[in-house]
Amino acid sequence: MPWLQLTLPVSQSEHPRFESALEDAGALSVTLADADAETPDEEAIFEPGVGETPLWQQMVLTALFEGDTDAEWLLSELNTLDGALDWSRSQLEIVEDQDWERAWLDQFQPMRFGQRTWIVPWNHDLPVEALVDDAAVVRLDPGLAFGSGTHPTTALCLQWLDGLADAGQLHDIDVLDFGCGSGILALAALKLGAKHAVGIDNDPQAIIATQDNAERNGLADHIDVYLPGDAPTRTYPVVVANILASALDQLAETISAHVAPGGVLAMSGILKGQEDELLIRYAPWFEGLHIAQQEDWVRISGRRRG
Ligand SMILES: C[S@@+](CC[C@H](N)C(=O)[O-])C[C@H]1O[C@@H](n2cnc3c(N)ncnc32)[C@H](O)[C@@H]1O
Repeated sequence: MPWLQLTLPVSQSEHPRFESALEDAGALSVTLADADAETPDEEAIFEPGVGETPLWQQMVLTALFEGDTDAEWLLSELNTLDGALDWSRSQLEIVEDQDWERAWLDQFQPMRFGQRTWIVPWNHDLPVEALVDDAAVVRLDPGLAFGSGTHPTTALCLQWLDGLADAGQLHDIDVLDFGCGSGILALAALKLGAKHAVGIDNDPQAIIATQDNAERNGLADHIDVYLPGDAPTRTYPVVVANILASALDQLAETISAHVAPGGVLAMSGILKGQEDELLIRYAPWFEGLHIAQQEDWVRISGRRRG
């Protein structure tokens, strides 16, 4: 079934009024995107907090209406509902129906990280190179959670895990994935030889996605997933935390307390320029802090003091 789609640039202060009028006019969905997505900054990334709406300074708003909605009628109705707003910048077009949440899956291709870690979409054939015995292959469907492997922060963490495995430091140990999203890092650690993984996330969609992906990979018995308040208080020899710099700052004591003495931690979700503050923040607990960068993103790793 086709839809009538309206797109329009809006500012942060105006957006609630536009959204309210569109909903009153019968919009079936209203979504927002950063108008300046080419410029990486912390606002332009990742997911909003649970229950929050992303509020960039300038946004592009997209509203979908039933396909038989008359475009002229709609504009007149919107002007009646809130005539003080400038509706003249609206672009209206008929778009064909598609599975909006799944459409991107077509673009999602198998990817290799480090020596032998592979992330392969669940609906994709294994590439020939991943058919070797020591390939660590995660079949993935991120669902509504973050973590497909396409983001540099995920890539940096996967490369780190792959390197740990190469150095024999993942074999038969327990791993914590703080901010597990789709479960991609925890599952990769298991495929690389870890014995057991714990995922923690404050988004219920991430808990579901991680459990689904664990099933998909035959690893459901090797992983436990918790909301933050429910997670066991214990330490791990390997901890990975790909969350925003601000959250890494706030959670420094909690995350550090989860790393066993002599254990290792990798953190990402850090934009270039944010690393110095975090290096200082984590220095009381960690030594040998090391930085790696991919595009505009940074990973910090280090060893917990004994
Ligand atoms: C950037 S995603 C990373 C997902 C996946 N680990 C990866 O590397 O692709 C960050 C995840 O951290 C979760 N998160 C953010 N703040 C958190 C917090 N304070 N406690 C637990 N999880 C949090 C988000 O819900 C999200 O799933």
